[in-house]
Amino acid sequence: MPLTATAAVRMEGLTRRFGTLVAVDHLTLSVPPGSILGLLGPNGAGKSTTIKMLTTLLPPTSGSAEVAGFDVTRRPREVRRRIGYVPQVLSADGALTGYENLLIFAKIYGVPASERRRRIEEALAFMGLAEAGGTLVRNYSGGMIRRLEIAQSMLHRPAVLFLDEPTVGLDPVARRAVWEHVRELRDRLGTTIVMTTHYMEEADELCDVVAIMHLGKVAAVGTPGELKAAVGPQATLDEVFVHYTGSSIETGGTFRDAVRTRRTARRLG
Ligand SMILES: Nc1ncnc2c1ncn2[C@@H]1O[C@H](COP(=O)(O)OP(=O)(O)OP(=O)(O)O)[C@@H](O)[C@H]1O
Repeated sequence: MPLTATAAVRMEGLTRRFGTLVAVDHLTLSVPPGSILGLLGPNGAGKSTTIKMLTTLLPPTSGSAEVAGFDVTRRPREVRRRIGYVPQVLSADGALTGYENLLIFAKIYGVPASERRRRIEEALAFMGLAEAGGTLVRNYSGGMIRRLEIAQSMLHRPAVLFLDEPTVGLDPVARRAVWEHVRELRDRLGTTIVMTTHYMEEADELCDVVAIMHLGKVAAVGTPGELKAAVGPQATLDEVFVHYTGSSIETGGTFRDAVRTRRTARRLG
């Protein structure tokens, strides 16, 4: 159910340590319902750790977070029931068709048997995969797999959807198709979306609000327009990033992308 009066996601001093490393350092952020928040930062900035805490996969060391109105530490089951999550590494089963992949998730999410076919067909159509439902996923492109996974994560109509680097390793055309479908999900169903990215263009084009993360902290937060205007009349989001963090986001990204893409290709055969 879409939330109206309250924030869909609220973080208050949210912190996670691994030994002496502070991976996420006192994050305080609030996401209005029906908006797309982008956590933007290079590898190691703390984006995935933040998502893991918000999706109840990892307990915070201190601070608190609420998702869809429930505290992630005290009411994790209530949170899980109301969220969808698409992890960074592609996880669809290449040996099954798109439809079969969705069927597994429909069962896991407890979609009633009488509704499964309709919900699955609707989700496939929503993500532009109506024609591909009967095809083995190992024959899908990377962009199609990503869209299938998003379809999978929305079968139970989550209030908040978490996407961890949704277009990593995709070519520009496939990336754009994912953006279009994510936007549609928000526009038509009112889903609140929290996503991580280290692509400037993605943050700029898709996100309503961008939080620039650097070494576990939020260095700046605002709409892409506000962030750019604060740095200079002609500033790009790249320049905004350098301005607030003192370094370029591109550093170190490319090799990791290649490894991830290759790992995915191997998994799907
Ligand atoms: N389970 C863990 N144990 C120890 N250190 C960890 C663990 N998970 C993450 N870290 C460290 O926490 C920091 C933040 O990692 P995180 O994965 O959240 O960054 P990120 O911004 O999502 O980058 P990436 O895109 O590489 O996932 C990194 O220094 C990482 O090495």
